[in-house]
Amino acid sequence: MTKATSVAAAREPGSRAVRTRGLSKSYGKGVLAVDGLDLDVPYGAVFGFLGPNGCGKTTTIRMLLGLIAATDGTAEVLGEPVPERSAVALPRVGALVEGPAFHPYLSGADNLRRLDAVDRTTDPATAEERVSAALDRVGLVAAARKRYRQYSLGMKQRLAIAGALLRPRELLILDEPTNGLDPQGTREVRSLIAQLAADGVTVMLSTHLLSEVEQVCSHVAVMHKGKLITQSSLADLRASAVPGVRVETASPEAAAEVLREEGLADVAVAPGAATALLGGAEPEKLVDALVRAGVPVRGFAVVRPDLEDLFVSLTGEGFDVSG
Ligand SMILES: Nc1ncnc2c1ncn2[C@@H]1O[C@H](COP(=O)(O)OP(=O)(O)OP(=O)(O)O)[C@@H](O)[C@H]1O
Repeated sequence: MTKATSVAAAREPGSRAVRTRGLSKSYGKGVLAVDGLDLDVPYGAVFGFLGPNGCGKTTTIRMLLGLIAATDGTAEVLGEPVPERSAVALPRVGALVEGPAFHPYLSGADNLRRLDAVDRTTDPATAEERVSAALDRVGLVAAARKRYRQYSLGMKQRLAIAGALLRPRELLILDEPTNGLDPQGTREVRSLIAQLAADGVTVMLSTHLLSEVEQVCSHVAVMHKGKLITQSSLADLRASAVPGVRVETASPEAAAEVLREEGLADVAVAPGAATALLGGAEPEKLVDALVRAGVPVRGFAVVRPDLEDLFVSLTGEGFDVSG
């Protein structure tokens, strides 16, 4: 059992890796970047902190890491109030906010040695073990002696994560970890996140990409204009999606009329189709009613909204689903 999982087993049920209540930050007058945030990151989660650029994700992360002061509210990291007990909590947290400044002409291993040497709390005699373990963790052992400038974008980001893993960590906080990476680098970093989570590390990552949340996260919190719109496990969020029906027909008005008569809500007419929320209605009976009413049905489908539909309905805005 890894250190992280053995610690996890000893935790109180319901305790949180990150917990904030009413956390707020205003930058001078008028800019309320984070507005009354109640965030609950369960231990063991890969927690996607999702929202468009400028919604307050980085500001929140910076407050959790004690890099800036909150203007209101409280925050706990690994059960410790921050910033009051940051000195106890933060050594157990690996963070990637602004990537570390690596030296282009040094190898990956030498860059990590330099980074390790800056940490005065570690024993220099065991530096090599830490550097080797961190390189191993991110799959860069074979490239350890290669110069940093020869690394691909994905390797550079994995080295940055290795830098955050020079000590054993219970929580990793990653701000937009795949931003600016090519598809290969993005895959490398996402698969590394999945491996770290499998080892028992709680991961909180900010992203503006819905696809990233769908691919790597177990939980999601959606931010919009400084406010938390929703947070939940992805499974619960998907289960909460209300299915709809879509009738493809040359007579959408007539189909809509039947759907209304059958008691369906949110009936709408589109070119060549009528849609509605399914509610408790039985699809077989709806098809029967449509046929009996003489509606020429070309297609009939029960549609479960995907996450993008859900978030658009929550925020009233589209999400960047690329990547
Ligand atoms: N130092 C600062 N001074 C004034 N305003 C700031 C400062 N930092 C951030 N802001 C503002 O606060 C709001 C939230 O910014 P923040 O960087 O937290 O958002 P974000 O969701 O992380 O977006 P991004 O991914 O673009 O960084 C934005 O309106 C931003 O312009």
